Amino acid sequence: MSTTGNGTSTGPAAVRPRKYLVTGGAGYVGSVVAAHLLEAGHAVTVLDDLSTGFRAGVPEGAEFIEGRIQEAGRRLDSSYDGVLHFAACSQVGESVADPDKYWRNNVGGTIELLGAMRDAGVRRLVFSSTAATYGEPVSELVTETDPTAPTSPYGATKLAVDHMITGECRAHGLAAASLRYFNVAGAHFTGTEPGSGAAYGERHDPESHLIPLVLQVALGTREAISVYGDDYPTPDGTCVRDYIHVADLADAHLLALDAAVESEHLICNLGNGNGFSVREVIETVRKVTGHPVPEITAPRRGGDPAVLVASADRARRLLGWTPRRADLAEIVEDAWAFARREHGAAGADGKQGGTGE
Ligand SMILES: NC(=O)c1ccc[n+]([C@@H]2O[C@H](COP(=O)([O-])OP(=O)(O)OC[C@H]3O[C@@H](n4cnc5c(N)ncnc54)[C@H](O)[C@@H]3O)[C@@H](O)[C@H]2O)c1
Ligand SMILES: O=c1ccn([C@@H]2O[C@H](COP(=O)(O)OP(=O)(O)O[C@H]3O[C@H](CO)[C@@H](O)[C@H](O)[C@H]3O)[C@@H](O)[C@H]2O)c(=O)[nH]1
Repeated sequence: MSTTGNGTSTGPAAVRPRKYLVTGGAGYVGSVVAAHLLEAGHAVTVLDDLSTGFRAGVPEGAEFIEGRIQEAGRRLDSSYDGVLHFAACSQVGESVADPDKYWRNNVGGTIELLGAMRDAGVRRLVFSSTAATYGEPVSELVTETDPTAPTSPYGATKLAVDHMITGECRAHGLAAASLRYFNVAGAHFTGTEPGSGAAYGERHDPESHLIPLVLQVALGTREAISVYGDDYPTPDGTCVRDYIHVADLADAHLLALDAAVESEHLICNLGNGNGFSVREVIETVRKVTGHPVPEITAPRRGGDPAVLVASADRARRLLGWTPRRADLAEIVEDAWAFARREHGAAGADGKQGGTGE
């Protein structure tokens, strides 16, 4: 909805339908953003090798190409208006054990993708960067000008790609935005009622993220949640993170596509600026699900900073972004609705997947 200077609404702004390539669009965040692009009237092609994604996660209405970003040269042509690049290996622990896999896929794959975009004359890019590029934070609220000192190969590969994109913008006029997500959670439903319509959410296998793991306890598929360390210098001793609803994240991607300017690389944090401890998250899951959720205190997990909370002032200012689902309970409610639908679907046909429609 656009608004005139005196605050009078002038109705929805006319949006020219565009055509986008979404790499990694069968995965969690990519599928939600692809669904938002389709809902906004754009044409979407998903390029995904299904290494961690699911065919059923690709939204209806999107063209699907099963393939690797390393072969993007065979897929891209000048009919595309831009690329949203989610495809990556993204497990911090795995990256420590197998860094080579991360450099090859995340950096090697993106070199090929950037070359393919240049050859095809596709000059607009939005890239999934991460809070992991910062490493141990030096500020209470992390800003984009803070030092970047990743503590894992995963974060290092994402930072390397950010640097590559900056070079591509300067040398070849690419218009690009890197969005540094903090902790993504929640799910997106296409229906008009809460939790209705097609559903796009998190189903990593194996799952490593806190909220879906706690929800597995509430579903009865996991006995207890391990709390990785309760001796951190935080109010309750457990790590504090900034949880952002995946649908708010998707809104920022659509805004970033429009905000990107030729030859410039915009880098923006995406978070709510509110920190919640691991124990606060577990307590919220108890309230939302009504399940007692037993917890076990476990040793610290290597590489976890005590506190990681975003300043997203830049995204608010430069993208005009306003998160609309900042309440942790609302984020957990949507993740819970998705988890129950997935669990029901898996129970019914014995396998995971599907949009749960
Ligand atoms: N989920 C989070 O909390 C989070 C936080 C910060 C950044 N990110 C970044 O956001 C992006 C999406 O994360 P996600 O949680 O949706 O992960 P995901 O694993 O669900 O999705 C990644 C997708 O990329 C595909 N893929 C991987 N390598 C590919 C290749 N070479 N060619 C084609 N497809 C390939 C996978 O099959 C998968 O569908 C990633 O780049 C990740 O690093 C995620
Ligand atoms: O079973 C579990 C799982 C997690 N945690 C803790 O919960 C917090 C959140 O962990 P997790 O959900 O795994 O997210 P992060 O490790 O914070 O990493 C996510 O958020 C980062 C940005 O903040 C991104 O860079 C990463 O890609 C993304 O995985 C951390 O303190 C973990 O130690 C537990 O205590 N028990």
